[in-house]
Amino acid sequence: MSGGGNVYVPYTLGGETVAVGPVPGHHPDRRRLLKVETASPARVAPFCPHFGVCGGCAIQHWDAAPYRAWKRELVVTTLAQAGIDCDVAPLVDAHGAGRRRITLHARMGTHDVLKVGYAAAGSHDIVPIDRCPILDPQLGSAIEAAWAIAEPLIAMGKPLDIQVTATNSGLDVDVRGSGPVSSAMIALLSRIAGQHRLARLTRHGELVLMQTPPVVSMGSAQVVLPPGSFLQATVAGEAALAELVSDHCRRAKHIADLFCGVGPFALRLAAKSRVIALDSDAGAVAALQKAATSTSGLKPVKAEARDLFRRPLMPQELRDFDAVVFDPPRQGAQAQATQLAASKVPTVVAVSCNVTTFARDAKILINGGYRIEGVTPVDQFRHTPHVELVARFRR
Ligand SMILES: C[S@@+](CC[C@H](N)C(=O)[O-])C[C@H]1O[C@@H](n2cnc3c(N)ncnc32)[C@H](O)[C@@H]1O
Repeated sequence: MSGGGNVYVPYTLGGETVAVGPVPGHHPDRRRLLKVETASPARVAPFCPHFGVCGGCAIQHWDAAPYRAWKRELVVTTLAQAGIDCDVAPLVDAHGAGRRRITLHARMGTHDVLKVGYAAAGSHDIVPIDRCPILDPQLGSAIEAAWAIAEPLIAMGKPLDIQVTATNSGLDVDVRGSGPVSSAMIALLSRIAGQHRLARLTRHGELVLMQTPPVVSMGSAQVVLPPGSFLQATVAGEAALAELVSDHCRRAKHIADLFCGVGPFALRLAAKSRVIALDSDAGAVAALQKAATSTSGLKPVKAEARDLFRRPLMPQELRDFDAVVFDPPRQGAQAQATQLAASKVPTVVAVSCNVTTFARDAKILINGGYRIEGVTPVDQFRHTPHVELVARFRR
């Protein structure tokens, strides 16, 4: 760059010599790759024909070993910058069979040509998708089903988001964005759902057709998914996070699972311990409670809706627990960490999908007298910079 300074160029690797061009409409420090003049020995051929155009994957051009080392280092560096001194375990690969949930976007393109796919890299354009090699094979027919659903609905003139989840009983599809539709349209969507053998089709969470309840297994329990509630991205990711959580809580008899979602931790922890599970998503906690109640052999589970940003569990409410697990959304759990820091809970287990907010919340716990006993990074979003982690704190 003339005048010196850094420029940021996606799809390049350390040590490469590349030709770059400007990115229209972006700051001059953003450049796009035109040509790799001298490739890194760690460069590999991407396996997806949409790579580089589709915004879904940022990294398919890097050998597995340096990619894994870099991903673990993201955690090490962020914690060190926050002044947190702790062991970071090797990265756990949790891609497994691939992603079990996708959200495809449908838009009418120029000349009234329907596009169904992912957002393009660095823009709001849609890259039409006919395949996605990072998906769990159980999502195999998801893209075809999304195109079939978008075809009639796009005539309503609104962009659509089509979320498809692979469940034990088939595909669960929730469509958002079409606005009110006629009963003839509902009948047509029901026919499409039947033809594509969907377990369930909903619009904004409202039922269009259910052929069989969409069920996922969590420990020995079977959870009927509420439309749109959170679910870990891969089966292997959920299993890896839950195994670490269970291991960290193995001596606890009474556990609070905060930001519990539909219960991947609570329903496994309940094999040995009494569990209170809290989340702001009322549909998720109802599904968790129902799954717990209809599973034999579990210790008592009590699931309730509660906004933990506004009403975190207070130190006197935390008194009864031997362990507290918290797994907040990306913004972290500052209010809850502050109350935990003032509590006497002996074991706190943090699960996080954002190292920066985790570091902030971890500092609150450490300043409140907890020791951090190690962090395990978990990679369920392979081909992206996203990384999850599980950490244990003791006092
Ligand atoms: C990263 S997910 C984790 C869910 C669950 N532990 C799992 O592994 O599937 C974060 C959860 O936080 C919940 N959540 C978001 N904001 C919240 C709030 N203010 N209070 C309580 N729960 C909240 C979401 O509904 C979601 O279930």
